[in-house]
Amino acid sequence: MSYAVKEIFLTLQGEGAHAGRASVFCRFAGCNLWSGREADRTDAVCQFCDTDFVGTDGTLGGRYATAEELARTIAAQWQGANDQRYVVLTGGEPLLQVDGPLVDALHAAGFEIGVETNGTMLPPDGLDWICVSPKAGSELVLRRGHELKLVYPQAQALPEAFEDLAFERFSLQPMDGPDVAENTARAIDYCLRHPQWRLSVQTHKTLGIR
Ligand SMILES: C[S@@+](CC[C@H](N)C(=O)[O-])C[C@H]1O[C@@H](n2cnc3c(N)ncnc32)[C@H](O)[C@@H]1O
Ligand SMILES: Nc1nc2[nH]cc(C(=O)O)c2c(=O)[nH]1
Ligand code: SF4
Ligand SMILES: [Mg+2]
Repeated sequence: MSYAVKEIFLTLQGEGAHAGRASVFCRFAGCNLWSGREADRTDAVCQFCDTDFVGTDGTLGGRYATAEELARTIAAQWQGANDQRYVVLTGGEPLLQVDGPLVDALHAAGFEIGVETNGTMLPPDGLDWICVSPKAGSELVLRRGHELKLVYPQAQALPEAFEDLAFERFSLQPMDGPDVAENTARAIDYCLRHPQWRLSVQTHKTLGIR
């Protein structure tokens, strides 16, 4: 199948357990929890999204006909040693498009593969770091993985609902937006009282990188 990609860029992973790690980001177009149009935001399941994932008009965006072609473009962005290649598949919702052939092509190109997903669908086999970020009002289908990264607060998605799931790492990420300062203070307080959870700040935003 072909892949609709919004943008591809080299940056530091800004969030979660791998924050600070050099990564090629591949942002897929489209999401199942929001159309991406501002006019639809208040009717969407996921209403706090900070990302433009509509269309294929970003850096190196486009429709990639094959997994090999997409993997080649991702590999061309990497600037480090070949044995440290790391790619983060995100979106939009990457699991709408990520499939076995893409996993194989990225592994063949020497990449360790991370994915950022809303957890509403099951992934193909072979992903190396699965970060699930549950959204209130959606069904959490993917209930195991490496990292559970909860945007906080969400009134209908309390941390307690996820604390017993089979993840290695539990991250609490303050919801960006008009209340980010208050949300950050509340997340800090929660992590202090519940050390299973680690604070994840969106470092790329304060650093001014993508
Ligand atoms: C844009 S999403 C794309 C991947 C996937 N659709 C998902 O939701 O996990 C990437 C990450 O940003 C987080 N995120 C989105 N909007 C945010 C916001 N306003 N504040 C904090 N994190 C946010 C998501 O929860 C997810 O962990
Ligand atoms: N630097 C950087 N780190 C990120 N971690 C998750 C992101 C995402 O949008 O999925 C993201 C992003 O957009 N930029
Ligand atoms: S699920 Fe992810 S990409 Fe989709 S609207 Fe929510 S945060 Fe944005
Ligand atoms: Mg982002």
